[in-house]
Amino acid sequence: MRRTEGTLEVTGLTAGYGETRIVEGLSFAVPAGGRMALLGRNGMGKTTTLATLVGQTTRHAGSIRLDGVELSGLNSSARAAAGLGYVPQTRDIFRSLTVEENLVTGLKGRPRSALEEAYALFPRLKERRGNGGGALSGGEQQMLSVARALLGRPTVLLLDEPLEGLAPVICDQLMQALAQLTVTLILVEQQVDRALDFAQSAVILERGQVVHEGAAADLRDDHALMERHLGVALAV
Ligand SMILES: Nc1ncnc2c1ncn2[C@@H]1O[C@H](COP(=O)(O)OP(=O)(O)OP(=O)(O)O)[C@@H](O)[C@H]1O
Repeated sequence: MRRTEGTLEVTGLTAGYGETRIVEGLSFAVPAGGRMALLGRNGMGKTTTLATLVGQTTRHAGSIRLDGVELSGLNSSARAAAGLGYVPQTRDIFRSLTVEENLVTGLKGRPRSALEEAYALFPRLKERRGNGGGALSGGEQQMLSVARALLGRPTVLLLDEPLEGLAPVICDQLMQALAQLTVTLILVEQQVDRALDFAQSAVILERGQVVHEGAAADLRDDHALMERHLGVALAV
């Protein structure tokens, strides 16, 4: 079924930390239910871009529209209520709470029965429901962080390097679960091959500016472009 919610349009976005501008004039769009890979070498502004979308940086200019609604004047919680979900690089979980207690904090007023959605997506979390967040493996923490964000029923989910530090087999499991989702997704990822296999479109940032936007498959085939902006060339 084609989704009708979750169209994100970013235009001329300039933001940073206080007076320091890190991203400059960013423009890109993701259709409802689409998946975009946001790529770039270290320090190019990917995390800052996601943090700006959710209202955690200083915005100097530009517009962020979700289904035609302007978000840039709203605070972070209002943006979350409008449909933006965020899984930061730090994995946003409470280490002293159990898995289930962590999930409950993501319910945002929904009935407890909604927890079954999280357990259906990640059966491993059901097995570990009584364990403390701090006792989980890196992969389980990432699953918990994603599941908690999804319980808020976002229409757009922003994921910052979800595969970082995870074993290849766990990366496979996580990507398979993410591929089942119908929400709009923006994926920041250093594993360029996995990101381009997963996404339909790709944006490359260099020093806080968009230097390439196009179909993920086209970028995958353009070895010179990949080499120039990402320093990698993927196997054919
Ligand atoms: N809180 C902050 N205050 C000031 N500058 C910051 C802050 N966070 C990041 N920066 C700077 O912003 C620039 C972009 O960083 P950012 O984390 O957005 O890049 P990135 O592309 O996500 O990199 P990485 O792949 O290493 O996570 C860097 O020069 C960084 O030092």
